[in-house]
Amino acid sequence: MVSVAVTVQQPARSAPAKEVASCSGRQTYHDDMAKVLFTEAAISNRVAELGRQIAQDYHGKAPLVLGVLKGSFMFFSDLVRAIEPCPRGLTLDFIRASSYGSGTESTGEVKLKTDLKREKVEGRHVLLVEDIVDTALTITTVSRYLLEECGATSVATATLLDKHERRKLSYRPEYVGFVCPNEFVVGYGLDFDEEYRTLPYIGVLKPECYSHLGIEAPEPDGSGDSCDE
Ligand SMILES: O=P(O)(O)OC[C@H]1O[C@H](OP(=O)(O)OP(=O)(O)O)[C@H](O)[C@@H]1O
Ligand code: HPA
Repeated sequence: MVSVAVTVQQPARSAPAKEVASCSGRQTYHDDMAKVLFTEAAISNRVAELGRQIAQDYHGKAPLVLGVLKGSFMFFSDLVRAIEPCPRGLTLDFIRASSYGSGTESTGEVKLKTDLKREKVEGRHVLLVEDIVDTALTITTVSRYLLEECGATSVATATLLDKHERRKLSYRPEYVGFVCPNEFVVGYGLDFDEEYRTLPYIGVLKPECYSHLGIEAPEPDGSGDSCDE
């Protein structure tokens, strides 16, 4: 019998309890939706198509499929099962990248956390899996890291959503589920202040759902910074 002792370090002072049901009167995440942009069925069909295409393109290439956490977790798990027939030598790993904090605009600083060793990446064809490419700061940072620091042979990206109107850097993902309108979206892995990730569809929040953080609802269309493309 092996016994394992786990010590959980408590914070010195307990954090204030998070307000529950921040949009008054609404009890579930579904109630906070102003509209659904991409339904569960539409996502499922599109993921199946992308999986088949990726299986063909990576046949014989033993790809490393790398999920960019946290937002990609749901798309990643559906997509890798849809890569059929699965190329031999395909392996999986993850990298953590964050830049949005609790807001709806990128801070401009992409923080990477990874325990990926160079020897796992060197000489490999890497397929990055993202939930969304928006300004493209995140995907550009991760791609450069893999090519320049880890010696990947190639890096391509499969993203469920491409919000190309908001680009700050020029970037064209190889595999795109849907073009996303210029609106802040949640669900299917995507969050606002860590909430809504578990919704099985992609939607837009009611404006009042932003007020508890003291921020205004993001303006759709035309409000993004200009693009350097
Ligand atoms: O193209 P960009 O403007 O860089 O935005 C895209 C990135 O933003 C989100 O990550 P976030 O920083 O919110 O972290 P998360 O994945 O943990 O939600 C999303 O998952 C992408 O990684
Ligand atoms: O529209 C978005 N929603 C959630 N996270 C995001 N990260 C970039 N764009 C978005």
